[in-house]
Amino acid sequence: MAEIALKSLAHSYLATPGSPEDYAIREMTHVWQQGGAYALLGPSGCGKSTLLNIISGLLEPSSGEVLFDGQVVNALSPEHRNIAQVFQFPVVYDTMTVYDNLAFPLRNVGTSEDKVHERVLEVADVLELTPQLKRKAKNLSADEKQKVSMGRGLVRDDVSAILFDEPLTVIDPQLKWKLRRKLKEIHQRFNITMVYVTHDQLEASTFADKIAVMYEGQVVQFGTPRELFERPAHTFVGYFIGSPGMNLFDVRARDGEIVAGDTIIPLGRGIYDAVAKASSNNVKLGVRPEFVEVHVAPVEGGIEVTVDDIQDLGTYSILSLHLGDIALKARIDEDSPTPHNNAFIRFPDDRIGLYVDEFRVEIDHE
Ligand SMILES: Nc1ncnc2c1ncn2[C@@H]1O[C@H](COP(=O)(O)OP(=O)(O)OP(=O)(O)O)[C@@H](O)[C@H]1O
Repeated sequence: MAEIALKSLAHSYLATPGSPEDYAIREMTHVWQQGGAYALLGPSGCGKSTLLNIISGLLEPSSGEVLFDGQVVNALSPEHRNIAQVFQFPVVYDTMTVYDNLAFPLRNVGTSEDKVHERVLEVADVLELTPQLKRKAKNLSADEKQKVSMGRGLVRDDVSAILFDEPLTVIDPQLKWKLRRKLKEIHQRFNITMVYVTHDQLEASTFADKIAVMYEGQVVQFGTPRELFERPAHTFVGYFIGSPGMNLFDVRARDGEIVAGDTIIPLGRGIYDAVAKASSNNVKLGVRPEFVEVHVAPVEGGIEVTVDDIQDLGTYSILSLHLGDIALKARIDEDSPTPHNNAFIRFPDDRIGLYVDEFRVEIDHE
């Protein structure tokens, strides 16, 4: 088991990279602590698999260092890094039984048969594979094969870390939820550093204590699911986390007021000052649909908006609103009054995020 540190790491698949866009991993320094359950979350193409393959040693980074417990491992082969990796699609030996598939990684490192037996039974039990132990892997369903594949990753308790690359892609939705809980249980039981790659926020937050959100080859935020929701450090995190994502719109300071398009947004002095002194023209306010206050009648400080659509989702509704040219979403509980053609909204100061050049800027609320 190990702490995994990435020091000034960068990677480009091009021979002579020039601009930042040429890098699949832009220079980053990041630490995965020993024993943590982490997710690496981001959209397709943001660099998740590249990063995982650099950690496991399948790929050599263009620059920077990978350290396990403080030791540089760049020169070590994947076998010598002692990392278990579970891929998107099952990696099993079809002609072997499930038992022998699970035993393989242990026998490979010369584990005694007593210990092999004990671990295989333990892992089979957790993954509910005991009834299949004697079956040949080729006779299993896709779900079962992937469970065997995961079991092969979990069977050794002496690995530095286990890396999961979208391991539940081929798994039936019903079983997905159950397996995520299982993985969490296994993590708690064995205390192994686990990094779980996914593009699915639900998958990330049910598995991980802390999530690294990746965007264009960078980790733009590393935090708990709650931190990502309440204080997104980057507009991408605001947009990507939450359903629907955060409302983000351009604002500027004009004659002592904050304006969005031509509409004055009534907010506190602290936010105005921060907008007025922003070092760029790229200034956005961010507010989650959950925190938009919706009124059916005029209220002090309320901004009139048009209501385009109401999506009734049972215990809550999502409103699609228009403030001038700006499209917004708001979430209201089932027992709140539902507006019709128009509504009056307010943004609570303490729920507003200010983003300059896409990164969050702290506001001094007075
Ligand atoms: N072998 C390769 N050669 C050249 N470019 C590559 C190679 N592998 C990945 N890339 C590029 O590097 C970037 C990051 O890809 P990567 O596969 O790491 O992203 P990802 O977040 O894992 O995406 P996905 O979820 O689709 O696998 C992408 O622009 C991709 O096209």
